[in-house]
Amino acid sequence: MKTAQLKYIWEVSHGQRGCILLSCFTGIIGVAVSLAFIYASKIVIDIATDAATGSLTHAAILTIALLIAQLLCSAADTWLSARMQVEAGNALRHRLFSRLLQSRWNELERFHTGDIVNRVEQDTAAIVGLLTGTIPAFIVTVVQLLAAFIFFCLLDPSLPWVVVGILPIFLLGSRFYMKRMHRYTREIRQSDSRIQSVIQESLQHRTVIKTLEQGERHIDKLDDLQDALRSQVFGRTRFSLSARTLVAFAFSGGYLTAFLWGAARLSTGSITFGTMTAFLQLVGKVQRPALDLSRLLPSFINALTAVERLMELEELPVETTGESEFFVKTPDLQLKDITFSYSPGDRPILNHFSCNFPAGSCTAVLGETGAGKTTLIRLLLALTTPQEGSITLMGERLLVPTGNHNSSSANTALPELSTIEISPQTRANFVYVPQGNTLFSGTIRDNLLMGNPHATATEMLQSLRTACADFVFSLPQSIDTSLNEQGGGLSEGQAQRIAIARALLRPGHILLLDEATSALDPETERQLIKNLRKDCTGKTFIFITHHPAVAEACEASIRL
Ligand SMILES: Nc1ncnc2c1ncn2[C@@H]1O[C@H](COP(=O)(O)OP(=O)(O)OP(=O)(O)O)[C@@H](O)[C@H]1O
Repeated sequence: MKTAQLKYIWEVSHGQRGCILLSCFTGIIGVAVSLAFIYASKIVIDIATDAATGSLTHAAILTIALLIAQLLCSAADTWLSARMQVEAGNALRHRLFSRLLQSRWNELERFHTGDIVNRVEQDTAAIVGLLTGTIPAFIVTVVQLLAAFIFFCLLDPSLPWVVVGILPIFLLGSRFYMKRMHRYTREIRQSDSRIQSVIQESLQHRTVIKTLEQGERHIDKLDDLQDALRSQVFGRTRFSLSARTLVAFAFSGGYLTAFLWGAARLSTGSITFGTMTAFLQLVGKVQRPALDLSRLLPSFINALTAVERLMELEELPVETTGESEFFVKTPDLQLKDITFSYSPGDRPILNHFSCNFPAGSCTAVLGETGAGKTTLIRLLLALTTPQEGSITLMGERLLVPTGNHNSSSANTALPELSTIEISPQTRANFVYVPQGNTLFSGTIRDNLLMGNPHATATEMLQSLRTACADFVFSLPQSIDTSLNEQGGGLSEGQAQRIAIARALLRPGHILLLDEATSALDPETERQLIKNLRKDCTGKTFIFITHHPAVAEACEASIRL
């Protein structure tokens, strides 16, 4: 196992280490109690067979007390384990989810969302299982084995050395086993991710699949992937079962040897009947944990594979964080000599491109499809960075904490004249309406509040009016109407207008509208642009459009 993986496990165990220790502690107490139970039952038998003297009642009471203690330890362990599972799971998902949302926009594109969801769910569960189940169980089992071994030595010092003799063979075998199981597990987890990706993508695009009449093909695709998964799982199970059967066989042989050895010594009178019973119980105590260990190994390997997969996600570069750089008045926006391509060596989408968007201007960005209009917006929003050139904002700036641009905090900070480069911290200055349907499930109000969590009812009403989305008020539940995924329940044009209203609640002064009116009829589109110009005076508008009517409403245009 690599140090990085161990470090990761150590890191994610933060907050649970106390509980893990407590769980090990109750487990070890449980082992001690169970061994004491064996000893007490030996005394009971020895007294009953007159091999020893003493009170049979006292010995029996001690045995019952130890049995109750064993049950209490087991109950404590179950409670601790359930508590750790939910807490460790929540903490790990929180950590991953924040990391994913903070990662750079283009980095996450390398992964399919189905694969990401699969990792966040399944791999998290595997690591939680390691922390809350496998690690404590491993420690307790090892302690149990050691204790039973010492007890054995006390009863008869000759037999345990057989165990020491086979230990090197066992260690060598387990190394080979770990390597092979790790390969199997990684392949299985990849297949699992692929299956989730197909299901997720197919459900997301179910309308397309239906209309293209490709349902059967997608089901076949899933079946193929599932067949591959099945043969991988069968392969792993075959291998793991053979290894476990070998271990079980070795231990059954051990049990039989111990039994015959004990019987021989009992017949010569060198041990008592009580010692013989204790001896056999002890062999059972060694046999079970040894089999438990062989069962723990696959979950250990599963968790290690999960760690590798989650580390791949966590290693994604994150965006810079810091104080938000907010301009109180509309700033000038300037692009100077920008060259950008998505990957090094690819054809540049923008090549030595320069342009200005003065404060309060209204510009249409035109160009044939694939020309780079959306890319330009991504650069302005610092979702990606140009290889050459600079994008700057110039004007009166406020220094306020990230995400805190409501009017009260804006009033407390002092503005200063400055020119700054575009970065994730300058995003607060932009109001962006992306292409397509970008609504979330929830009510219309929930969607609007995403634009500004502090928006008042009047502000929401105003933004809906500006966006020509008054239709909301004629819905039976008005602004509290529930929407399905991606605004399901609304038409494309209605969803677009709510998305515009949501964006308008943002405090920024530069509006970026990426084909935001593409689904509207010409009359509504004209009215919406008119409203925007009237209600957002002094703001800068950048319309990305293929519609001549939008371009005509702008004072300037840029063709890419
Ligand atoms: N995430 C990406 N990774 C790699 N290349 C991309 C990515 N997004 C877009 N491209 C490429 O960049 C070019 C410009 O794409 P962009 O989306 O900016 O065009 P557009 O002008 O907005 O097109 P449209 O009018 O069709 O929306 C295209 O050739 C496209 O293949």
